[in-house]
Amino acid sequence: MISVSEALDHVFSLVAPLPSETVALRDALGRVLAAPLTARLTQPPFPSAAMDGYAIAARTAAPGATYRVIGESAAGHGFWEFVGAGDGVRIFTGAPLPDGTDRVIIQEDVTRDGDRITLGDRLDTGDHVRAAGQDFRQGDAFQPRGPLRPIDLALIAAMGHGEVSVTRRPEVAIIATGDELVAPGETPGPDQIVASNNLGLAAMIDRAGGRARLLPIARDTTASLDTAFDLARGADMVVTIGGASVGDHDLVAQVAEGRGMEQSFYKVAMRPGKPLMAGRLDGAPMLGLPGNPVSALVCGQVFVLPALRVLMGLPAAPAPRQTVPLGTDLPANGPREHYMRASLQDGRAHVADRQDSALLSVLAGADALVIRPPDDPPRGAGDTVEVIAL
Ligand SMILES: Nc1nc2c(c(=O)[nH]1)N[C@H]1C(S)=C(S)[C@@H](COP(=O)(O)OP(=O)(O)OC[C@H]3O[C@@H](n4cnc5c(N)ncnc54)[C@H](O)[C@@H]3O)O[C@H]1N2
Ligand code: MOO
Repeated sequence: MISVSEALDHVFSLVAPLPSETVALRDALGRVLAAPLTARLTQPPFPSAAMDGYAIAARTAAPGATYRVIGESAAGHGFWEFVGAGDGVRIFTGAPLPDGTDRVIIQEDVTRDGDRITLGDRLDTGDHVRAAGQDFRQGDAFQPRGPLRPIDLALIAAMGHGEVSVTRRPEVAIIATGDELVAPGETPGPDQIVASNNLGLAAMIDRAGGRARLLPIARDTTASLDTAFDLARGADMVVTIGGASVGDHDLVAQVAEGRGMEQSFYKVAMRPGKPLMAGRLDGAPMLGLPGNPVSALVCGQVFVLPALRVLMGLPAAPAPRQTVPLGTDLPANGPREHYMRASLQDGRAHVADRQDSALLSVLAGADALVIRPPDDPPRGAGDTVEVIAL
């Protein structure tokens, strides 16, 4: 059995960023820029007022100074004449500063009488002017570190782009396998259960920026698995769930190999998730996850999402981890890296009592996975551990 980090390296060697496509900025949320963007515009494009008041020449400003108001500059309606030393212009926030002016006196510090204004006694020192290009200049590069966030989209729009080149959204085919499974909403027979982790995995993929192709449940027969693999063709990654272990009905690896799958590993020293398999099938990376609900969803966090991020154009990196103190004592760990379901309360990780990989209710009650390295000695409350936030 290989370690989790060796397995992840193998998975990363199966995936590469997808080609790019151009999309409207409105559709670019969560996508990854294919290349750094360059600002087409300068912001602000002109020196502009940061406050409502009167624009004057700064060198003339003094308590009691008077000016003739010769016009108005509002946002979207500039005043384009030169303003001489004894003159001022009524100005509003966002409006261009007229030529000849370089300071805004806020209206609270001004007394107006007809077209005359007089400055008050206590002027602040601020010029209340936003310099041209103080936010960004034409030609400035912008390369966000992760998928585009709403605030990134706002900046890209301001930079003058209506569309962007992003990595194509990865499509991930998901095949749940098992004669015992029925679709959500169906009534299970006496020896059946509802297929759940495939739905959870699809949602995980969609939320992370991929598009899950959730295929019909495959039965534990070669013919049914073959049909499922046919339906998975063209996907950017294929993920199977279940049928990964050593039982007589665990046929996934056998059928995939019959179709030419090149296996890169089978079995990882992790808990849950031991019978994980990876390889390349029909030119696409394939991950075979164990069927136990928690095993499949933990493998989703630890392997599927990091692989998806590479397809999306992000760097190859394990699931992000944080270090937090334990809220509970833990016995020594066994030889497999253990991903324990825990809840974060008061900044501490409280590990659930029951860690059976079939317990979806425990997983859904958790908001973190505490990572125990192989053969980790006993740990006490207050010791720090690494966690993956769910
Ligand atoms: N003799 C051995 N038995 C098992 C071993 C082993 O090493 N030797 N490994 C165990 C481990 S660890 C795991 S994990 C499981 C994984 O087995 P499979 O991947 O073959 O999974 P299945 O047998 O198909 O299913 C396991 C369990 O999960 C339920 N399941 C399956 N798919 C779904 C789904 N889409 N939604 C909800 N639940 C699902 C299934 O009904 C079973 O209860 O093998 C151990 N056995
Ligand atoms: O390792 Mo299995 O993945 O016990 O649930």
